[in-house]
Amino acid sequence: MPALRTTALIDAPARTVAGAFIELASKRAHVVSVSDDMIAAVLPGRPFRAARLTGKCASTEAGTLLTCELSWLSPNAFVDGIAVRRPVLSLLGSVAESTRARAVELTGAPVIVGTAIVRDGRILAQRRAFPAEIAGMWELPGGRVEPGESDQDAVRRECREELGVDVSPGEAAGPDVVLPGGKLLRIYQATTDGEPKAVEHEAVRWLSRDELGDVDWLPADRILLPVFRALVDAGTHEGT
Ligand SMILES: Nc1nc2c([nH]c(=O)n2[C@H]2C[C@H](O)[C@@H](COP(=O)(O)OP(=O)(O)OP(=O)(O)O)O2)c(=O)[nH]1
Repeated sequence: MPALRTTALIDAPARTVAGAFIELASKRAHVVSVSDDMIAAVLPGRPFRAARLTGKCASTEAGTLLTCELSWLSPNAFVDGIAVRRPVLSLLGSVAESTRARAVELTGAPVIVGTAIVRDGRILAQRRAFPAEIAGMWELPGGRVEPGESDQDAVRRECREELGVDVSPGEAAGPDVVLPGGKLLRIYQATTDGEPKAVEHEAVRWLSRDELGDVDWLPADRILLPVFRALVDAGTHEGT
């Protein structure tokens, strides 16, 4: 499978660069279809099937190193790799530049914290009671970081308000997910000795790895399901 990649150094945290890339790759699907057109224009009549666009982020002292890769299926990898090199690299350059601009724009955007509490191989989710548009859908406990408050303080406050328990926040997990309106959903791991209850929500539920797909998650949380799965797996292994 031929693949071409490009890199860019971006002055924004890796989790925000990852969030900007996910937004670009999912909402602006034309980025990938432009590459279809480009490849088709260069290779008329070839039965190629494009295209997989992936992005990887690594934190370095100089900033976040973003690697964008486009791979596609081709009957003649070597010839196609040469023929489409220029248009594909130009496409990847524009993806990297759009990601950079969006990540810089999003740095410092208001943050909604979500709290991943994992216990005995299960993650705690809650069902929203309001507003009407999203009532009945599932999310992680959390809410808006208030001015002057740290993300961790917001995790402690929201969990006390929503679940009636004290939690100890840990590391952030996964990418920032861009919410409609440009706020960022950022997940933190946390532990608690208390028994969480639904104070402001309709219900709380501990979901095992296999049950993660059973509930109607908010769209942003759906993007994060692989992260929730990894956290449940890590929690399961810790406890064994
Ligand atoms: N808490 C939380 N909010 C989420 C998640 N996923 C997601 O899209 N959201 C959205 C839903 C809401 O539009 C927004 C958070 O609103 P909220 O009502 O919980 O926040 P809040 O407690 O600070 O309330 P408010 O005073 O700002 O209305 O983020 C999630 O996993 N947890």
